[in-house]
Amino acid sequence: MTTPSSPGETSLATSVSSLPPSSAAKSPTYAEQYKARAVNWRFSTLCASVDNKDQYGASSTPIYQTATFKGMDGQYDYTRSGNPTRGGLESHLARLYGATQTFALSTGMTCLDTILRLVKPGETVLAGDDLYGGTNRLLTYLGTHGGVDVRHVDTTKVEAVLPHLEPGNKVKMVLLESPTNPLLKIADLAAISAAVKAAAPAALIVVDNTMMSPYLQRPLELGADIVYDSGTKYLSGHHDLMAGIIAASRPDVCKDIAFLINSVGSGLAPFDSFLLLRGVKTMSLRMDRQMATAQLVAVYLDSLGFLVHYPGLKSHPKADIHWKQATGAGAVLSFVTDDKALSERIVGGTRLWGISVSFGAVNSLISMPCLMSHASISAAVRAERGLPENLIRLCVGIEDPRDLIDDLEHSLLSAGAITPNLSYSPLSHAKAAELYATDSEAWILDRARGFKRPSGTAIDKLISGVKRGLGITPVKNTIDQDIVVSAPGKVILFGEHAVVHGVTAVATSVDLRCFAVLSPRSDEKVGLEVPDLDVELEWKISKLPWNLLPVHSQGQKRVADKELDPPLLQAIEGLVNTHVEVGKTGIGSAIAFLYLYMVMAGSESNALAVTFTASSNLPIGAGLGSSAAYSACVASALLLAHSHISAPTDDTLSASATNIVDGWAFLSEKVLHGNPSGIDNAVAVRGGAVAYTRAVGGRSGGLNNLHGFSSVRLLLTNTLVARNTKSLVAGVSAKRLAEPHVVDPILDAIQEISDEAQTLLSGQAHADRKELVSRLETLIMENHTHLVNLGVSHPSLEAIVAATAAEPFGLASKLTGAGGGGCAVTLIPDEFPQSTLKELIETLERNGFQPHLTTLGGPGLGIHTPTATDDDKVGSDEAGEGVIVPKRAGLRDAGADGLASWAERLGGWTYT
Ligand SMILES: N[C@@H](CCSC[C@H](N)C(=O)O)C(=O)O
Repeated sequence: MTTPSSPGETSLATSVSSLPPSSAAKSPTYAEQYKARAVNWRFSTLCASVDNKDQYGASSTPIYQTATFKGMDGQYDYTRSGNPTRGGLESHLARLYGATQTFALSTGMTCLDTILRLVKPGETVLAGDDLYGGTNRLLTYLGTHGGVDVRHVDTTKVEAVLPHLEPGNKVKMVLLESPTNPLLKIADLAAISAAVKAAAPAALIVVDNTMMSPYLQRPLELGADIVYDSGTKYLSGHHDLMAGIIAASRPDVCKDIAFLINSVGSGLAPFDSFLLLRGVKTMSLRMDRQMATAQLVAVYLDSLGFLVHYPGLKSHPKADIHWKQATGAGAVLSFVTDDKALSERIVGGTRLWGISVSFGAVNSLISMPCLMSHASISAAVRAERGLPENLIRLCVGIEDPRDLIDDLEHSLLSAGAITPNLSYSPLSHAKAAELYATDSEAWILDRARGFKRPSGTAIDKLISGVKRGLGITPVKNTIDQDIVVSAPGKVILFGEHAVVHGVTAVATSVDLRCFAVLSPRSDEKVGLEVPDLDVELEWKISKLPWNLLPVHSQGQKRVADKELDPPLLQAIEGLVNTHVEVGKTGIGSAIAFLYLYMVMAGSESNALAVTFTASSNLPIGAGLGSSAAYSACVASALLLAHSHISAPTDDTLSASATNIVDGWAFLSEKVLHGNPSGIDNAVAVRGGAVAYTRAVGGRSGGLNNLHGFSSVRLLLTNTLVARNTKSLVAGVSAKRLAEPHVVDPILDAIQEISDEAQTLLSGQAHADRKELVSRLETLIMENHTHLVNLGVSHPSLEAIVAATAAEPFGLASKLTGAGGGGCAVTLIPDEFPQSTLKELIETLERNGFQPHLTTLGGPGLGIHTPTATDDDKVGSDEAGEGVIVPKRAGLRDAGADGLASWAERLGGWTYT
C-alpha cells in the first residue's frame, strides 16, 4: 500500500527531473528508479489518476446503471452486493486512505450506523463531548433503544479516556473526531489509540475524519481501526451528492462491514459513485485553496479580537498535536461573539457566505451550529458541554479570499460586531494589492487594523452611556428586533385615468404582494436593499441633508404631510441619482424611502440605524400597484419603528393607524409618480375592494369600502410591455385640456360605469350571481372602449382583449392601470370550464404573455407579530429541528416565487 504524501511536498515532475541519470552497473537503472517512485506517487497525483480498466478504454469510469448482472459466475450479480462503478470508486479511495479496503455508502451517517452495528447490547461506546449533532443523536438512540452504554468524555485529554477503559466497562468502541465539529478541539489520535489498545485490546478505534479528509489526516496510520468520512463534504466537494466512506484494513472488520452493507443495501448508488469519483480527483486542489483562505479568515477574526477555533492559529491550545498527526488545518473554523442576536445578524447579513449546514463544498457557508447542525442536541446538554449558543461556524470555499473577507467584514460591520478604527490610515489600493500578492497574511492583518470590536465591558457600557447622555458619542438609535410587513398589489376594475379627474374608481387587491423587513444595525448608517431591482445602498446618517428638513417637518412626525417639500426632495434626488448602476426604478425606490425616512424622523437625532429590505412578487410597471405596495411597506415599517403606530394586539390594525399608514404611503407614491390618484395606496393598505373618489376642483372625495362583494375569479395578463405611468397620466390631462368636448363625456360615461359597479359590488343590486357577473362583463367591455378612446391602450393589450373574446372563450377583458402596455384583466365567470380556462392560459402564453389567475379582494397591509419564542426559525426539517433563516436573509433569498411560502412559514401575520 502506498503512503500518500502531504500538501506542500515537491511535485512528481520536479523530483523526476532532479534525478541524476543512472550509469553505475550495480545501481538501479533510471527506469527502475522511476518505477520505484511511481508506487509512491503523491496524494494529488493519486487523486487524479484513477486506475480504470474499462473494456472500451473509457477514460472516466462508466456508470453501470443496472440493478442486476447476467450470468452465474461473474464478479457482480446484484448492485446491492457490488457494482463496477462503486467498485471503481472504492478501490480508488483505498489508495487515498492507505487502507486495505474502502466501502462507499449512501451517507456519512449510514457509515456510522453500519459501524455501530459492531457493538452489542451491554457494551460501552466512548465518544467525545464535542461532536457532530447527528452522531450524538444516533448514539443517544443506541443508548436508549439498543442497550448500549454510551459515554461522552473529553477526548482532548488521554487521561480523561483512561478511567473508562477498565475491563468491567466492556469498551467496544472509542469514537473520535479530530478536529471536532464544531469547536475544532484536537484529540491525540495516536496516543488515544495506543492507550486503548493497551488497556482494552478488543476495543475498536473509530475516527470520523470528515473535517480533514484523507488528504490531511490518515488515522489508520495512527492506530485507528476504522475511519469514516462524510463523502458529501470534501471528497465530493460540490454539495451535489450525499455519500459516506468507510476505510479499514483489519480483515475481520472489513468482512463484517461488507456483510452489513450487502445485507441492508446501504451501498452508494452507481450515479453517486460516479459523481464522487469525479469530485475526488480535484480534492487536494480544492482543499489547498480552501485552507489558504480559511487561514486568512481565521487570522482576520482573531486579530479583530474574536475567540476563534481553528488549528491553523498558533494560539490553538492543541496546535502541536494537530500538526503532529495532520498536514493541514482544514477549512472549517468557528468563532464566538458572546451575543446570540449579534451572531444571527452576522449570519443573516452575509451574501457570499451561504447560510447552510454541511461543509467541504467549493462555495463558502456560514451557520450557527446550535440552531442548525447541532440542534438535535438539547439546549441543556449543549450548555453542559460548553457549546456556545452564539457560535458561528464558517466553512470556507474556493471563492476569491478578498471577496469572502469583504462580505464577512460588511456583515460584521452592519451587525455592529466591529466598528471602524478611526485612527487607522488605510493602504492605497495599489499598496494593498501588492501586499496581498506578496504576503497575504500581512495584508489581512493590515485589513483587520481598520476595525475594532466595540467595547463590551460593563464599565465601557457605562462610559458610553454617559457619553451618549452628554452628546459626545454619536450613538444612533435603532430598533430591538426586525419589523416585518407586507402589502398587496391591486387591479383597477373601473375608472383608471378618469380617477385623476375626480371620477370614482373601483379597485380590488390581488394575491400578489410586496414583503419587507426593517432590521437594526449599529454602524450609524441607513441601508436599503431591493434585490428585485438590484438595489443595495447605504448612507451615513450624518451625511443626509438634515439641514433641508422644512421647519414644519422638524421633530418626529406621526401624520404625513399632504405635499412634498421640493428642496428636500431635490437634495435627496441629488444624493441618490449618483447610483446610476441601480436603474431608474431602483433610484425611485431609494428616493421615496429616504424621503419618508428623513421626514418621519424629523431630525438627525431621531434617525434610526436600520436596513430596509423589500422584495415583491408583483410585476413592476405592469399597473398592478407594485410601487404602492412598496410604499405601504416603507410607511408601515418606519411608523412601527418610530412607535407612531403600534403592532396590532387584537388581530386588527386600528382605523386611525390604517389612515396614518395610508397617508405616508400616499406621500411615497407622490415621490414616485408625481400626481397619483391615491387609489393604489388605499388598496395596498386596506385590501378588499374600494371605490375611491379623489377630491378635485372643490368637489369632495372619499373612500368607500365595498363589503357586499363576493370573490370573483380574474385572469391578470401581463403584456410584458413596460410603460410610464407618469407620462400616460400626463397625456390624458393634456388631451383633456386640448379636447374637453371629447374627454369630458368619456369621463362622465366612466363615472356611470363606476357607479353601477359600486352598486353591484356592494351587494345592493339584488341581482342573482350569474346576472351580476354578466353585467360586470358588460361594464368591463364598455370601460375598455372608453380607455381606448382616451388613447391609453396598446397593441399588446388589444391582442389580449381579442384573444379572450374569441371563440371558444367569449370573455370580457379590459386594460387595467395606466395602459400603454402593462396588464389586462379578464373576468372569469363561475361556470367557465376549467379545461377551457387552461386552454386560454396556454393560448396567452403561446402569444408571449404572462397570465396569472387570481381572485379579487383579499387582505391589505400585513404586520408580522413576533412571538416570544420567535428566533428566525422559519422552517423545520424532517428531524423536526429548526432551520435558522434570519428574516432579512430569508426575504432576500426567497425570490419572487418563494416569497409567499417564506411569509407563510414565518406565520403570525395580522392584516388590515
Ligand atoms: N438536519 C440535518 C443537519 C445536517 S448537518 C450536516 C453536517 N454534518 C454539518 O455538520 O453541517 C440533520 O439533522 O442531520
